[in-house]
Amino acid sequence: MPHPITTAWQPSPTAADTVLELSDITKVHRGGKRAVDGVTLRLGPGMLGLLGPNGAGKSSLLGIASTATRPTSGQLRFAGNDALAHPDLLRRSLGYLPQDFGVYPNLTSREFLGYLAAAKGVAARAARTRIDELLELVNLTEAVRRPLRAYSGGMLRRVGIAQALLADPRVVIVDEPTAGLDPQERVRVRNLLSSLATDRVVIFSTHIVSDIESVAGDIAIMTQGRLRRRGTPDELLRELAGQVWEVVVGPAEVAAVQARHLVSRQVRTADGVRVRLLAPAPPYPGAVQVAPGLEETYLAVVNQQADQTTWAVR
Ligand SMILES: Nc1ncnc2c1ncn2[C@@H]1O[C@H](COP(=O)(O)OP(=O)(O)OP(=O)(O)O)[C@@H](O)[C@H]1O
Repeated sequence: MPHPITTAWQPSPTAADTVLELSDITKVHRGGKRAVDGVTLRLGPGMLGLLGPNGAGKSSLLGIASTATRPTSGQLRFAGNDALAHPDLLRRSLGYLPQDFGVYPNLTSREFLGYLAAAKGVAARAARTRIDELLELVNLTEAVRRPLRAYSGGMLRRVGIAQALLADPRVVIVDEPTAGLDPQERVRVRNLLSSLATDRVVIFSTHIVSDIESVAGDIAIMTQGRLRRRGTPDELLRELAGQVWEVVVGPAEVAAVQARHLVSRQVRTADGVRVRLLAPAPPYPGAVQVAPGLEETYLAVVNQQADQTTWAVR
C-alpha cells in the first residue's frame, strides 16, 4: 500500500486575482530559530484557514504578511507592488489581529477603538458610526461603557477583531481570533469572518480544526515552519479516503490500539470503547471503514512530519 498522504499538493490555486503574494518566505529569529522555512502562498479574495500546531510558525508568517516584521528572505507583494520596500499601501488596506494583541486598560472599548481609528486616519464622524457598527457585530454593545480592564479574555479578543475591521480593510489577517471565546462567540466570529471573505482576503490562523472547517474553502497546513498542504477541504479529505476505521474494543485493549495506530477519537459505549483510527488497511477483524474528517487529515499531516515516514505509531 503506498503511503496514504503523499499526494501532491498545489502551492497555490490562485491566478490572476492574486491580491497578496508571499514568495519563498523564510524567517530566522534572533537566536537562530528558523520559524518559517520557504513558504509560498498566493491569495485572492476568500478565506484561507491556516492550520498548524503550536510553534508551527503561523504567527511568524502572519507577522511578515502584515508587515509587522520583516522576513529573513523572500518577497511579499500586495496588489502587484513590493510590500517589503513599500509597506504603506498594504498597511492602509490591512486589518490585523496579532496573537498578543494589547489594549489600554483604562479606556472603554469605544474610546480605545476611537483612538485606533484616529491613528489609522479614519475621519472622526465616520469612525463613530463604524465603531458602533463593529461593537454590535462583535456583540459588545452592552459593555461599551466599561473600561477594558474589566473585560474577559474573550471580550478583549472581540475588541481585537473589531479594531482589525476599523478601516474596512481589503486584507484581514487574524491570528487565533477565537482564543478564549465560548462556543457561541466562536460561531459568531467565524460567521463574521466568513461574510467578510466574500470580497476580501481573510487569513484565519488557528490550531483548532473545527474553527475553520465550516468556513474556509481553502486550507493550508503548516508544521515546523513549512507549508505541508494547501487545498480545499474536499481535496484534503480525499487524501485519507479508505484509511479511517472504526472498531469497538474492550477498555483494556485501548492502550494497545493507541500504541499501534494514530487514534483520532475514542468514545465509551455500552459495548466497550468505539475507537476511530488511521490505518492503510483493515487494522482488525470487524473494523468498519468510515469517511475521514478534516481533523484526521490534520492529525495525519502533523504526525507524519513528527515521524517522517508513516502515521502509524510504531
Ligand atoms: N520573536 C521570536 N524570537 C525567537 N523565537 C521566536 C520568536 N517568535 C517565535 N519564535 C519561535 O519560532 C517558532 C514558531 O513560533 P510561532 O509563534 O510563529 O508559531 P505558531 O504556529 O504561531 O505557534 P503558537 O500558536 O504557539 O504561537 C517557535 O519555536 C517559537 O518559539
